[in-house]
Amino acid sequence: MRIPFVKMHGLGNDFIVLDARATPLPPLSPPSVRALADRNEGIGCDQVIVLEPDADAACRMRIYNQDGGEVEACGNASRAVGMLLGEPARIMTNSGMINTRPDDSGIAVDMGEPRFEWDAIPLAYAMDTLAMPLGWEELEQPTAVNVGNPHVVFFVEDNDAVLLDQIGPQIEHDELFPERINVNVASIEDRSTIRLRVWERGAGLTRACGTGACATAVAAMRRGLVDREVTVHLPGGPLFITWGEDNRITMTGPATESFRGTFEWGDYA
Ligand SMILES: N[C@@H](CCC[C@H](N)C(=O)O)C(=O)O
Repeated sequence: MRIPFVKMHGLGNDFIVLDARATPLPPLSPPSVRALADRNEGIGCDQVIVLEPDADAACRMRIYNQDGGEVEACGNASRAVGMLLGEPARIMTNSGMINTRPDDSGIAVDMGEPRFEWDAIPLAYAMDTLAMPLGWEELEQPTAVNVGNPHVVFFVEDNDAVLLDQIGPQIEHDELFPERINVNVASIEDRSTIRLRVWERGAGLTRACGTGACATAVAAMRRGLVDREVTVHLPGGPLFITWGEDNRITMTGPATESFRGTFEWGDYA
C-alpha cells in the first residue's frame, strides 16, 4: 500500500504530514515513526503529523516526536497544517482546540492560554524566583510553562554560549519531569526582542520550536522583561508572539511546503 505524504517545515522545524481524513491509516507504532523520521534511512523529520477527521474541527492533528512518542502540541506544525487547510480553521489537538488563519506574514495561530504550573513539577520549582536545586551548570531560576506541552525556560546573558546539546538532554530526562520536558534557553535583546534556542523533548536541537517561542515569550512577559508583543529569533528565523489581555497567546510566522511523495507502508510498518 502506497501512502502519500507532504514534507513541510516551519522555520526549519520539519514534518512529514500524513492525511488520514478521508482514508484511515493503519496505527502508527513508535518504531514506524522512528523509521519514517530517520534522516539517513527514512524520509527524515523532527515530527510526524497525522491528520484525522474530527466532528468539531477541520481535522484532528496528532503529533509524534522523532523518538516515536505522541505529544500534545506543536506550534510550527500548527502553522504548516493551517497552511495546508488554507482557510481560517479550527484544529483539534491532544491539548485542545486551536485556531489558525492566513496572515500577511504567514499563518497566525491562537495557541490558547498558558499555565505556569502543572502536576509534573512541584509548584515550588515553578516559581520563577527560586533556583532549581540541581547542578545544571549556569542555568538557574527557571520558569515552568505549559502551552499545551511542557516547557522550562531559562534566561541567560548569552544563549549561544550554553552547551544545549549537553545540558538539554540532562534536563529533559531529569526525574523532576516524569513526562520529560522541552528546554528553552533565551536571551533578552530589548523589550520587544528575544533570542531563543530549544532542546526539544523527543527531537533534540531543532531550528525552531513554536511552542517554545510562546512559552519563552510569556515567561519573559510575566517577569516584566519584555512587552506583550515580541519577536522571538530562533536559529531558523523569527516568530511574532503576542499575549493578549484575554490571556491568549497568538503566534504568527511562516510555513513552507518542501515536497510531496509517497512511501510503501510495508517498509515502515
Ligand atoms: N516543534 C514543536 C514542538 C514539538 C513537540 C515537542 N517536542 C514536545 O515533545 O512537546 C513546536 O514547534 O512547537
